[in-house]
Amino acid sequence: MSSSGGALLAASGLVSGYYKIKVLNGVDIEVRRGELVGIIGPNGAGKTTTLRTIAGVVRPWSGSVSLDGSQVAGLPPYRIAKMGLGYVPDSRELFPSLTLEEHLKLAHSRLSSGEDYRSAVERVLDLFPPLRGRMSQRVGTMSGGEQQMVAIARALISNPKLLMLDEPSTGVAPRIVDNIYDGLKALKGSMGILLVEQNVQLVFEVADRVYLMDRGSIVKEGTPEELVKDELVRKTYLA
Ligand SMILES: Nc1ncnc2c1ncn2[C@@H]1O[C@H](COP(=O)(O)OP(=O)(O)OP(=O)(O)O)[C@@H](O)[C@H]1O
Repeated sequence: MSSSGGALLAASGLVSGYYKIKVLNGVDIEVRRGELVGIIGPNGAGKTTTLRTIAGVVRPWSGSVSLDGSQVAGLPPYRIAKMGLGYVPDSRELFPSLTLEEHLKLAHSRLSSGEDYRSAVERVLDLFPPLRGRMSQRVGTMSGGEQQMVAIARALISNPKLLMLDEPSTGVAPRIVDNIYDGLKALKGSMGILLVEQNVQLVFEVADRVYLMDRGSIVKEGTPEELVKDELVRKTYLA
């Protein structure tokens, strides 16, 4: 099912945590079609937990998550991925002994909704040129930045409606961070993107809208231009 005017992603009143410890205290997040939205906030604010809860890796205790008009809260991660969510977790979850090609083939065969494999591969390699010619390389022998590109390429091979990325610049050499962000800029507009990132400058450069999270809640929301002027954001991040 697809909704016409509504948001691509609408998470509302999300509460979740680990065991009995509550981490998210009712998080509301929206991503519109074609919009790139960032989430920033201090360590432990709940940014990763927010993405995990939307992806179904952490089960929501309450609240709702709508993806392209369908309720997905409470569904297992595989089902949510099938419905159009591409998720690149902070741990990347790659298989070191498998090649780039094997990663892409596996994800395409499980999740693709019909696009021919060869054209899907061309589409992702166009975004990340450094991966060209690396199809038969085992991913465990690649650098951290190349592995990050593989993780993103794998999430994109099924042409998701929404791409969620958790700190794609962490542990990545600056030159490769540029490659990754060039890829995201090229993708912008063609799908919804929800980006958690420690590097606030990077987020402000690329995002249409940014949420600031603290202690399990969204405490501010605005365009980068608005947030750059915000006293709290300036003090915390842009000093
Ligand atoms: N697997 C887990 N089991 C128990 N507690 C966890 C787990 N993962 C995270 N937490 C706790 O949940 C809280 C929020 O963590 P989360 O990783 O979502 O924050 P974050 O904003 O992404 O921070 P960071 O930037 O440090 O990754 C923290 O107090 C953390 O200790």
